[in-house]
Amino acid sequence: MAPNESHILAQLMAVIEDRKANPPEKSYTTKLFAGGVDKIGGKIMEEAAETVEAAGEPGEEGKDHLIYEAGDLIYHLFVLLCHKEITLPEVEQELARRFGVSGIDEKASRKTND
Ligand SMILES: N=c1c2ncn([C@@H]3O[C@H](COP(=O)(O)OP(=O)(O)OP(=O)(O)O)[C@@H](O)[C@H]3O)c2ncn1[C@@H]1O[C@H](COP(=O)(O)O)[C@@H](O)[C@H]1O
Repeated sequence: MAPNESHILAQLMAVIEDRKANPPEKSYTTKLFAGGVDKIGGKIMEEAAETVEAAGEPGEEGKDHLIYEAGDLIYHLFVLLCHKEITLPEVEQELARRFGVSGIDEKASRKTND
């Protein structure tokens, strides 16, 4: 199936879930699953550092590099979520719950409740 840019996150997660259910031998995702939280988490840390590093690079080239690294980071985060049997709708639900709530107000409410 051809990718649809407006649904690519859901399509990517569907491929990752399929790799987990039907693991092909020749698959990077399969290798990540086999390494568990240690392997996948290690890659997330690596890709997060590369993303932040790219954000410090100037110009169009820096922007392109940041987009590239963000793609790597999102892919590896999705593999970790799938490994822990968390679905994209569950994360979307959490984001929807927070939608419209200022992070500053949310932090202040946590301090009041302490
Ligand atoms: N979106 C991605 C994706 N983004 C990044 N990567 C891989 O993530 C790795 C990034 O890590 P590095 O840059 O450190 O490269 P590396 O040195 O090869 O990695 P390591 O061996 O050190 O783990 C590379 O191997 C990339 O190819 C991805 N691999 C797969 N996908 C998606 O997952 C689908 C299934 O992939 P397979 O499971 O491999 O068939 C693909 O069709 C894509 O849609």
